[in-house]
Amino acid sequence: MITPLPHEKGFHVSWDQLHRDARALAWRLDKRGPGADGAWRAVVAITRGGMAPAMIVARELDIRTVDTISVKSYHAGGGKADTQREAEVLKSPDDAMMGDGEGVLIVDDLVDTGKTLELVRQLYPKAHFATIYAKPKGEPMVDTFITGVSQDTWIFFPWDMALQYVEPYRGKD
Ligand SMILES: O=P(O)(O)OC[C@H]1O[C@H](OP(=O)(O)OP(=O)(O)O)[C@H](O)[C@@H]1O
Ligand SMILES: O=c1[nH]c(=O)c2nc[nH]c2[nH]1
Ligand SMILES: [Mg+2]
Repeated sequence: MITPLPHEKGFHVSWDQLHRDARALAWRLDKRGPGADGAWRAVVAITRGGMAPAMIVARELDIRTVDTISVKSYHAGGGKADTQREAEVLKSPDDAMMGDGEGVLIVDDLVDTGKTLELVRQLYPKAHFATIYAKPKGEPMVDTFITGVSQDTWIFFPWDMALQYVEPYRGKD
């Protein structure tokens, strides 16, 4: 996992915003599958961040075959920011269902460096890769996304946040 600390900007996404953006992603993908009717065979979520977006996409497009792939990414040189990022599959989706990925929508919350999608693409080269958000480095790895953000932006997702009290701007002396 990359840490939010070196990032210049923060982009805070509410549940409501995430729901709207995931719906927009689904509508963009509707009838874009490879078959004559444009339907998709299955949705695969890249856990864990892709699970909520994938559920919303599957619901909008009425897709009942849903599976997951778990990818863990880490810094090969022991967590230092300047080392190479590597990714590893911890859990695969059903092999017979996946094939080479044709007709399968693989969904994640975002693409950042592109390492996660690069690995999954090698495994399922004919799948369609969709994310809600995309940073420039990762854009070549994704087929469809909704919102682009700059590389120095950290996206804060609703499952990582909580409402909390803040002091008024003009505090008591
Ligand atoms: O394009 P990349 O640089 O590979 O980064 C993008 C990935 O990083 C985050 O997942 P993370 O590995 O932190 O795990 P999580 O989904 O379980 O939070 C995010 O959900 C993407 O899957
Ligand atoms: O919550 C997150 N926000 C991000 O911007 C990001 N990039 C990689 N992994 C990420 N996780
Ligand atoms: Mg993830």
